[in-house]
This record gives sequence, structure tokens and C-alpha cells, in this order.
Amino acid sequence: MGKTILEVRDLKTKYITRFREDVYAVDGVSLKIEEGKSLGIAGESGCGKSTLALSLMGYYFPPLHYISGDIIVDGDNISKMNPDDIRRNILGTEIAYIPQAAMNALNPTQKIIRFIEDVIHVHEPGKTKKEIYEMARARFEELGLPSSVLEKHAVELSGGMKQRTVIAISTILSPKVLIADEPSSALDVTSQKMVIKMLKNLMEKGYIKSMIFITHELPLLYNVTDDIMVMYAGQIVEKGTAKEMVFDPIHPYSKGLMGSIIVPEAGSRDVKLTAIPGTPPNLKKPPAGCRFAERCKYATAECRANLIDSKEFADGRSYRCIYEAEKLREVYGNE
Ligand SMILES: Nc1ncnc2c1ncn2[C@@H]1O[C@H](COP(=O)(O)OP(=O)(O)OP(=O)(O)O)[C@@H](O)[C@H]1O
Repeated sequence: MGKTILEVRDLKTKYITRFREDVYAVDGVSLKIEEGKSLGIAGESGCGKSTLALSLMGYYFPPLHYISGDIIVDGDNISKMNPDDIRRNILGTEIAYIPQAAMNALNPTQKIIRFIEDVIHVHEPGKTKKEIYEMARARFEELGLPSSVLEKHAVELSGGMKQRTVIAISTILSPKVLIADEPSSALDVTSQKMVIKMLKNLMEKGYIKSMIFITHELPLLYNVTDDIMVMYAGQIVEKGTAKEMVFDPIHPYSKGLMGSIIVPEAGSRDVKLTAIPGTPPNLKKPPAGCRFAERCKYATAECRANLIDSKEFADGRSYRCIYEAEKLREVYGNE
């Protein structure tokens, strides 16, 4: 076992809407990532992937609220830190976040090197512009980006180049955890491949110690991350290695999500997810029993009545279902 870089224990967070309603978007999530490893998070729109990402960074600004649980980054519990301390001491150095459509957030009229100066000055106010330029130039070249980009304005860069630049800026302080939320979904296939290559490069060169990659494109996860976690209605329904999750999914929801992948190939985007009939439950009033029960063809009255705990295996695999794995495998084999 390698060193644990990120550990999350039973994290619960919610939104409080302007009508004072609670939306339980992250409901009891636990996970662990070791040094040098990457975790993919998959699940339908609205299952809580982005909320989990914000929650992991301690980004608790209304309407998002922390309820309970622990977030431990390289041994330090950051779950109860205040947002100012998080901004000063965690973001950028411990955890970096690339939000959806990050490339559009760059001020188009500012030179790229100015963004980097801003990031570095928060943590190292004494660094000179020359030192920062040298550091940025070396890092950009290591990551396969031309250093001429540093003198350009965001508006002069193509979509793919802008996204890779955002990733380079976000990781300039070599964070321990990089959370990339759909980093490539808005790009064409070639740019998408380049973004993935760059993320892998960051890991291999040790500029980031671990990565969480969020996407709904499952074939992509298979080629990018070591492990995959499937979320459904604010909870994790299954966790395993990428290979296990793709070739031997246990939970009926994962089975439905993964079912369409036959032979995933690098960069494959043509494989479409099998549509699972029905819609997820309302997170304002999640069901008492299994959250997937209403869409699960194997569900019984017992599934609907009781809270379903995760079954955990010694090797890190887990799934949340009343059925034994062998029973489910047998049923799938006969279909
Ligand atoms: N600002 C908000 N106020 C109230 N509820 C919210 C807010 N943002 C998200 N939600 C709700 O929280 C739940 C989780 O949303 P979230 O955006 O985390 O899902 P997601 O899996 O990231 O979806 P997507 O893939 O579409 O980004 C959903 O039910 C969503 O409606």
C-alpha cells in the first residue's frame, strides 16, 4: 500500500435553497487515494459529482453547506477549516480544482503570465517577476506547451490550448490533489487527447501526487484513471479498479452504465451509454431505502424499506446493494 494522499470519511454536504429546502447532494461519501493514483468519478448529471468536488476543497459558500465527515489531505484534516484559511493554505498547494468550462473563466484581455504571477504571489509574495517567468517557462515546456503562450492573451488561444493552459496554471504550485471536473468534454477529439496526455504527464512527472477525474464519459475513464467510483443520487454505489468496474461491474446501476463498453480503446468517444429507464430520486427527499430501487429491475420490498450499507472488500472494492456479488454475476450471466 502506498501513502494515502486523500482520505474522505462519511462526508455529507447539502444545498439550502432560497426556499429554505435542503438538497442532500453528497450523502455519506468515503474514499481514499494513494500517492501516484487517480480516481475517476462517473454518474449521471445531477448525481452530485461537482458538489463532491466543491465539498472536497472545503468550498462552503452558500448555498452549499458542510454537514459532517472528514477530509484528510496528506494527514491534515481540512474539513473544519474556515474558507479564508482554505483559500490561503489549501487551494493551489494542497488541492487544485479545474471546474467545468474552466477555459472560459480566463479574463480574455490578460496575459497568461499575469495569471501565473497572481497564483504564485498568494503563496510566495517575495518571488520576482523574473523568477516566476523562469519557473513558468520551465513548467510549460516540461508539459509540452510552447513558452510563447505566456506572453499571449487568453483570447489569442484556441479552445484546446486554453484548457491546457488553465491546467498548467492551476497546477503550477504542484498540488497534492488535482480535481478535474469534465476537463475535456467541451473539446474536439484531438484536443481531448492532448488534455488527457497532459494530465497523465503531470502525474508521471510528480507535479501532482493524485488526481480525481470527473466525467460522464465512461470509456474515457477506463483509459485515464486507476480506479473508478460510480455515484448515484449523492451516494457512492460502487468502487473498484478501472478494469473491475468496466469488465465486472456488480451494482445494477454500474452494470447499466458500463454495459455499453465492449472493448474500450484509447480516446474512444463513439461508445454511447446505455440509457437506463427512469429518473433519479429527488435529493430534497431521498428515499429511505436503496436510491436506485425505483429504476432497478431486481428491486424487492426490502430494498425500498431499508437503508442499504456498502459491502466492503479487503482489496478496496465496494458496492451498495442487498444482493451478494455472486448472485448478481449469476443473474447478469443468464441475461
Ligand atoms: N446551487 C444549487 N442549489 C441547490 N441545489 C443544487 C445547486 N447546485 C446543484 N444542486 C443540486 O445538487 C444535486 C447535485 O448536483 P451536481 O451539480 O453536483 O451534480 P453533477 O453530477 O455534477 O451533475 P453534472 O454532471 O450535470 O454537472 C442536483 O440535484 C442538483 O440539482
